[in-house]
Amino acid sequence: MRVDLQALHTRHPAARREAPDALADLSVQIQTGEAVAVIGPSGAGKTSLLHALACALPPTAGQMLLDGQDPWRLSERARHALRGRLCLLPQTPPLPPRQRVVHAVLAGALPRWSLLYSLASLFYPRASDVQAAATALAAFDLADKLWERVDRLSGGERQRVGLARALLSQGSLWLVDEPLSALDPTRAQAALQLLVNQAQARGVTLVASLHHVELALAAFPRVIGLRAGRLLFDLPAAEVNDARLQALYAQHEQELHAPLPSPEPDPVAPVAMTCR
Ligand SMILES: Nc1ncnc2c1ncn2[C@@H]1O[C@H](COP(=O)(O)OP(=O)(O)OP(=O)(O)O)[C@@H](O)[C@H]1O
Repeated sequence: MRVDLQALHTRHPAARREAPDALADLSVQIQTGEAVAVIGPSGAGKTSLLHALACALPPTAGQMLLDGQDPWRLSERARHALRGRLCLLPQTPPLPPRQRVVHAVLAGALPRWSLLYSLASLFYPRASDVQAAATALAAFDLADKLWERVDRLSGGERQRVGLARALLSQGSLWLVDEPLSALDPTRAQAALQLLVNQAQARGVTLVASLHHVELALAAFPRVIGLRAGRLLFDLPAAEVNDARLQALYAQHEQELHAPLPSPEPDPVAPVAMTCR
């Protein structure tokens, strides 16, 4: 999917009147099949950009075109159909705790399934769908968790289940919000590279917000730097030098060098207590 932002402004409905726009005067073009990382300090507007692209946050000025169409000029029905071509992966995947992992992953296919098929799949999932979920999980090193309950996974495992959903979706624009916050460094790098490779192989446009700058520069060919809702740079990763990063993270230097979390802890095992 092709993305064209023209002097886009947006703000959150609940924002205080005096608060600045979450995104201001943002002009960016992304071609079909491109992979772009969005970096910037906390509050820069990374999540707001993903929500704007997901048609969840309307522009207050300027314009957004997806494959040449302005979603906000479409009928409700046509906009809904367009949303079905988008895959938004939030930082904390909304996974019902008692759900089985297989169903959590198959949720990635819901936009292309009928209501009846979706309901039937909850009770009698087709062998081919289960196989597709298993393949997606295996790609994220979670093959053995297919029938596990979501609340028995570690935070990092849950985050990888959320990412595996993308592989089931037939969306042509993947919007991934900080996919690495609960992953240890080795898994973070592998998961990110997998997303980039899969998006490229499918001709999907990928936009990912990332806190970890080094990983963003290593995995993505193009990097956008946002600060206070405005575009500070939009460059090939090789041209994002120290000076640009210092300017982007001025007064937020600790975020520039933030380490990834230590290895994922195992889910807490139930504690057996005995009373005498
Ligand atoms: N639900 C909301 N209601 C009101 N204002 C919001 C809301 N969400 C974000 N904002 C404001 O929009 C601006 C951009 O926030 P956003 O969450 O997009 O930044 P971010 O770069 O993703 O930050 P982080 O790295 O901390 O996740 C901030 O000023 C923030 O306070």
